[in-house]
Order: sequence, then structure tokens, then C-alpha cells
Amino acid sequence: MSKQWEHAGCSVSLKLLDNGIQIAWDEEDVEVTSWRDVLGATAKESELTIDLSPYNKHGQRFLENIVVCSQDKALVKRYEALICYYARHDFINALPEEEILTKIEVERKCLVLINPVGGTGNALKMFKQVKGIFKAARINAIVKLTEHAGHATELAMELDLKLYEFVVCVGGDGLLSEVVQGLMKRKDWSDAIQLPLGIIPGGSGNGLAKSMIKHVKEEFYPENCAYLIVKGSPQPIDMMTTRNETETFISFLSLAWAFIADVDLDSETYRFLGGLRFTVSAVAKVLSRKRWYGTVSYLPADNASSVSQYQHKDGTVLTPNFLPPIQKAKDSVPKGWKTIKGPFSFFWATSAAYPSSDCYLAPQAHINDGYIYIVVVPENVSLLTQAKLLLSLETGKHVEYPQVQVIKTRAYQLHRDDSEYVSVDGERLSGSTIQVEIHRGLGRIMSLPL
Ligand SMILES: Nc1ncnc2c1ncn2[C@@H]1O[C@H](COP(=O)(O)OP(=O)(O)OP(=O)(O)O)[C@@H](O)[C@H]1O
Repeated sequence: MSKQWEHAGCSVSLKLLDNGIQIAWDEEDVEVTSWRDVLGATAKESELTIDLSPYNKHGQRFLENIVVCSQDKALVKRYEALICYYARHDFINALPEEEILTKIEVERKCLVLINPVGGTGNALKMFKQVKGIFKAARINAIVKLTEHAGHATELAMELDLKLYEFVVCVGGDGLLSEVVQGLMKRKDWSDAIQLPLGIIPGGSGNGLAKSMIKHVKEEFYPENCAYLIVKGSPQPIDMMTTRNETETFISFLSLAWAFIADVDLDSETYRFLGGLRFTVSAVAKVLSRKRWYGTVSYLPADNASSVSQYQHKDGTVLTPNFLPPIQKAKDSVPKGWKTIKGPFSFFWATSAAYPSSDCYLAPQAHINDGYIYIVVVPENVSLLTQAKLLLSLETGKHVEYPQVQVIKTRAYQLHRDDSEYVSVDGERLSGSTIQVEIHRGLGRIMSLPL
């Protein structure tokens, strides 16, 4: 064993293997750190610092480093380049070593938008907690705090798309939604929406961050979300045309009506209660025995297997494939669609498994499977059943109740009394008719393969 390196005063051998970085003190004393936990490396003279992000017993990632030294400075430089490359790329399918070493390293730069008032107002503190992960992965993070509602939309509309590799939102789903609206309002929207986004959960709902982290079997901590961004690559994410008679909105997560939307709205009254406000508002709503009247029509998933990628008409407009013209939607439902009428006890549609971090609403859903999952209870249920259903949302067990229908679709429309609250990715949408159609893989998000 050739020991060209020193670690903590001992001679060691350092090897880059297909399963990770191996440090061996002798034949028996060998330690391998998986490439999955390696973020990068920095050479300084004869010293090589290898930055790692392993996890503790709770699955929370943290920063750690190994420092090794060699008198051979060319070797130190060589290992720096190779480790940085293997930390980002698949080792087995990697380029030959000599090719990696001749590659000119391009600076990785991202824009980080922080909503200082999102959730409990902790987003800035949260970013400070995770920014070392960006540095260790050699990503230059340019930070901007949003100054008012709508600011992220303005920034996304003006953004030079060539400036950043990706844009990270430290805030809730509402902040990411603002960025998406800004990108989609641009003339070059079809290029702009390909700008990869990332999310660190500094809001209240944080549904997208939770859905992504669960898909890749990581635990839901800000550090793990940052890790997912820096170790990840752009992955497709579905987005939805969501429209009423007068406006079109692009959503990526959910539409809540009935019980959930009302609880969300009413909880504002109880803001002084902090995190408890949702529970208090939910209990009050269950006891009120309110039911919601309306009609839901949808295209069954089986009838739509061949299409619903997205189309740009004349290169300018994002055009739905399945939705009927909204003006006629009230009087006729397209052929092959199904309709269910209320009273409803529950209605929540989502394209991700978790529309909110504490609700495992659609266990089957995947953010790029091209489907929307409408979870609906189209009947009156007893107070006890309703309470049980709501309590089982956290674990996803609600889908086992016979009263719960999970409808898989690519397009649907909802008619209901306009005075009733509907929220789309946390934002209010009015109109007595609302139509939604999913566009598979319209956007991109930074993650390990989903
Ligand atoms: N500086 C600011 N002052 C006031 N409002 C802001 C500011 N920056 C952003 N906002 C608004 O805050 C809204 C909500 O933000 P965000 O989504 O980050 O948090 P949240 O609503 O608590 O979380 P979630 O959307 O996950 O439920 C955004 O839609 C945006 O319009």
C-alpha cells in the first residue's frame, strides 16, 4: 500500500473508488465515504480539504471535512479536480481521468431569493444555517431578500437567464409560485421556465419541498433540502394551467377548495396563536358541519394516455390540450369526461404527494408523472368520520376510507359558488368556474433524480 498522504499525523493511502473515497491506515483499518456524501474539495498548497455532508441518527445532514496532506502538490491539485468532478457526476460513467483534468472549471453561481416574512419569519436564519453547504459544493450563492409581495415575480420577469445556473427560493410555496408567474409572463417564457429552481422550506406549507425530499428518501430538514439542490441536477416538474373566466395562473402544487381552503382562510383570524392556528381553525370548521356545493368534471386518466405534453401556439401562448373553452364550460362537459356533484365534505387536488408538509394527501403522486390527483369526499359524512379522516391525512391512511375518492386526471373543472374560497398554491383564485390542466415536465427543479 503506497502511503503518499498524511491524515491527523498518520501516513495513509487515499483512493478514489467507484463507491467513494477510501482512506486506509493499514490493510485492516480502512474507511470509505460514499460519493453521495461528498460535496467537493479544496487544495491549498500541500493540504487537501474534502468537504462532506453525512447525516446524523435523525437523518439530518451536516457539514464535516477530512483534511489530508501530501508533499506532492501536483497530486493535491489532481485530487481536488477529480473529487469535485466525482462529487457531481456518476463515478462509474465518468469521463477518463485525463479528460476531467483538462476541463476548465466554470464557476457555479445561483441566485437565492429569501422571503424574510415567509412562515414564521425564519427564512433568513435558515439560509445562514445551510449556506455552508453551497460553499462546500463550490457554488457562489448571490442572496437577495424580497422586499414586498410580488417582488419575486418582478425579479423573475427581469432576470438575465444566462447569469445563474439556478434560482433558489428560501420561503414557502408562495414564493416559488411568484417566481414561476414571473418566468411565465416573459416573452421568452418557454426558455425562461426551463431555468432550474430550488426550494428550501422557509414558509408555512412547504408542500413541494416535502414532496421532493420524500421522493429521494431523505429526511425533511433544511440542510437536506440544500444538499438536494447542490448535489442535484435539473429534474422535470409538472405545472398546471389554472384559470378562471378572466385570468390564467401557472401552478405547480395544489388547488384547495371546501374544508381545507376555509381552514386556511379562517386560520388568518387566529394568527396570534402561531402554529396552533390551523388546529383551532380545523376544529371550529368540523364542528360547524358546513358542506360545500358544486360540481366537479374531469377527464379520467385512462382516456388521456396519448397526449398532454404541453404546446406553444405560435411560440407565444401555453395552450391546454383538453380543457373546453371556459365560457362554454358551465353548459357542456367534453365527451368522455365524468362529473360528480356535491355536497362535498372535502376537496383538495394536487400534483405532488404533499400539498402541505403535514398532509400526505396523494401517496401515489409524483411531481413529474403528468397527473393531478383530486382527493374528494363527495357526500355528507358523520362528525366522527370527518375528524378521523382529517387526522389520517398526515399518514396518507385517509385513502383507505370508502368515502374518499382519489381521482387521477390530466384536466378538470370545478363550478361552485364564487363566494367560496379557493386557493391555488396558497394564493386566492376567484371565479365560479375554475379549470385546471397539467403540462408534464413544463418546468425544472434541482434535485437528485426523482
Ligand atoms: N418582503 C415581503 N413583505 C411582504 N410580503 C412578502 C415579502 N416577500 C414575499 N412576500 C409575500 O409572501 C407570500 C408568502 O410567502 P411564502 O410562500 O414564502 O410563505 P408562506 O405563505 O408562509 O408559506 P407557504 O406558501 O408554503 O404556505 C408570497 O406570496 C409573497 O407575495
